[in-house]
This record gives sequence, structure tokens and C-alpha cells, in this order.
Amino acid sequence: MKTVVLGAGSWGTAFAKILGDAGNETVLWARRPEIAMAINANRENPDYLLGTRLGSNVTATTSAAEALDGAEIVVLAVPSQTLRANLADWAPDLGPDATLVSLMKGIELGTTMRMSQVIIETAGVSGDRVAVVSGPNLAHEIAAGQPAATVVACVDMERATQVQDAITTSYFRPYTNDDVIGCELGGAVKNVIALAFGIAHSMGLGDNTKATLITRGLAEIGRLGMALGADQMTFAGLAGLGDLVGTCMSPQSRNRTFGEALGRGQSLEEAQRTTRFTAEGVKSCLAIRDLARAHGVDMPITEQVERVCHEGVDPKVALKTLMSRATKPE
Ligand SMILES: NC(=O)c1ccc[n+]([C@@H]2O[C@H](COP(=O)([O-])OP(=O)(O)OC[C@H]3O[C@@H](n4cnc5c(N)ncnc54)[C@H](O)[C@@H]3O)[C@@H](O)[C@H]2O)c1
Ligand SMILES: O=P(O)(O)OC[C@H](O)CO
Repeated sequence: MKTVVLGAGSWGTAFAKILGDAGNETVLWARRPEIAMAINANRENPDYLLGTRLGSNVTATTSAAEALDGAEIVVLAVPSQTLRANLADWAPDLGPDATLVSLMKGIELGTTMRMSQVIIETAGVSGDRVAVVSGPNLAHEIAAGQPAATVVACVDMERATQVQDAITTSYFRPYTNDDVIGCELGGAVKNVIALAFGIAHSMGLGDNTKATLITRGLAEIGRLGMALGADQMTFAGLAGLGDLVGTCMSPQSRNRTFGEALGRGQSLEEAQRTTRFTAEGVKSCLAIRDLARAHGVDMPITEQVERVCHEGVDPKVALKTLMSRATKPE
């Protein structure tokens, strides 16, 4: 099968490796010519995954039209907030029955749309053609061939199975699920909780605090999910608890690392200057807060992360606010 990955960052590159290792002819679209050239010449992405060798069936290009020609599975791996503009450019070259796969873990600013909704609207495709891959999937570990599992969510189970088959390798084990909403919310909101976890870590707070953040973070992910029509069981799975724990616990997580910078007292701008990677939760916390408010859902941790990130609130004040709320049943 011909597959294409649009976006040659860390997860896009690691995902192209998975597709190649699973036996698919895979084209990786890179924005910068020097990245495409380096991948074709040296079989590795020097900027994002140095030391990870891509199979000979993975090639790179800067031409999206060339990459998309004949592709049956089209994987989207760009930052959430640029997806709409990127896909508007690519839409005319999509095959009439190609399956579109979202790797993004974010919510669009302004519209509060999930990524699959942005894809449906921008590419003008029906929802049954859009799948989501989400789970505890830190790109560097997977690129190193460490065993991991994930969830392929699609309302059309035949498409979910098509994607599952295309990405099954000795080190990557995908499960199918028809709960697209739950999988997308799990992936997007865990980034916000990981920011809170990183802040707490830098403040020197211990394991009780961290376990509380994970558990109450999962509670607010679940509340939002239920309000939006997700299946509560999804949040007990890989795309819910699995990804939340994996991201919060990992020093490799960009969201946790960004939170650590905030917890050390850096401003948003200072933290952004010292990091050149995509920490999706930083922008998505605004959209998730708006989505929650629009549905009357209480998301206290998300509210406080947004205040620390975008309103300059001291993490100590945010923590005090969280702890001084009225008590309630669990
Ligand atoms: N890295 C991971 O471990 C991981 C795992 C699972 C999911 N994700 C999700 O995958 C998505 C992509 O993340 P990533 O880790 O590959 O990010 P990244 O920061 O490593 O790379 C982002 C890529 O997008 C490109 N890009 C930046 N701005 C762009 C624009 N305006 N137009 C087109 N391309 C642009 C960059 O050049 C880069 O190739 C995110 O939503 C992230 O949450 C990441
Ligand atoms: O590095 P992060 O924080 O973007 O997390 C990466 C993945 O989403 C983990 O599953």
C-alpha cells in the first residue's frame, strides 16, 4: 500500500518509520528541503530523530502533490493550530477514497474543534474517512523500537482495521475503537494535565500531589468527554489513562518539560524561547477551557493551567486556588 505522512517532525518521522517497517511504500512530506534531502541521502531526520534509521521504502519530498499521488492512507502530523491552513493547500490532491489519519493532539483555537472536525470541514470529506491514532506514544521511544501500543479510532471499523493493519509491527501494537471523540479528547486534554504535572514537579511537590493531579485530571477529561458524547470506557484505556500517565511521568514529554519551565518561574515567552518544540497544551488549554465553559463542564486544573500560561498567574497562587475550592463528593 502507498502511504504518506504530511509533517516530518518527531512523531511524523517516527510514524513514517512504523509504516515503512510494516511494509508500506511511504512518502514523508517535509516543509524544509534540507530535511527532505537529508532523509533521502542518509535515511534519517537530522533535526528531529537523529540516529533513527528509516527503511529503504521511506522517501521524503517537499512536494505534497507528488507525495499524495496514489496514496491510500494519508497521515496528518503537523501542529494542531496549523492543520487547517496546511490541509486547505493539500485537499485538492487527496485521493477520492483515501483514509485520512490524524496524529494531532490538540483543539483548534477560536473554533474549539477537534482535529477530526477540522479535517472533515477543511477537506470536505465524510467522517467515516477520518481516523485518529492516539495513545502513550512518545516518538523517541517508538523510533528506538521500544514496545508500545496505541488506539486507532474511526466511526467506520473497516477503515480502523485498514489503518491497524498498516501500522502493526513487532514493536507497535494498535487497537481499534469507534470512539473518535473520546480518543481525541484524551490526547488533547492530557497535554494540559501534563503541563500542570511539570509545574508541580518544578515546584518540588511530591508523589501524592502528582497522583492527585493525574487522577483528578482524568476526572475532568472524563467530564468533558461525557458532555461531548464520548464513551467513558475510552478514558480507562490507552488513549485516556495510558496517555495521561505516559506523558505526565516522562521527562521526554514536551508538555511536561514546558510545565517544568513555568514551574521554575519562567514566563510563557521565556519558556517558549528556551524550547523549539510543539507543546500542544499551551495553546489548546485556551480552546479546552472555552469548550468546557460552553458545555457547562467544570475543569479546574485546565482553568488554572490557562491562567498560569496566558494570564501570568503565579503557579503558587494557582495551586492555592485549586486547593481552596469548596469540597465535594468524588
Ligand atoms: N512527538 C510525539 O511524541 C507525539 C506523539 C503523539 C502525538 N503527537 C502529536 O503529533 C503532532 C505533531 O507533533 P510532532 O511531535 O511531530 O511535532 P514537532 O514539533 O516535532 O514537529 C512539527 C512538524 O510540523 C512542522 N510545522 C511547523 N509549523 C508548520 C506549519 N505552519 N506548516 C506545516 N508544517 C509545520 C515542523 O516543521 C515539524 O516538521 C502534535 O499534535 C503532537 O501533539 C506527538
Ligand atoms: O511530548 P508530548 O508532551 O507532546 O507528548 C507526546 C505524546 O503525545 C505522548 O503520547
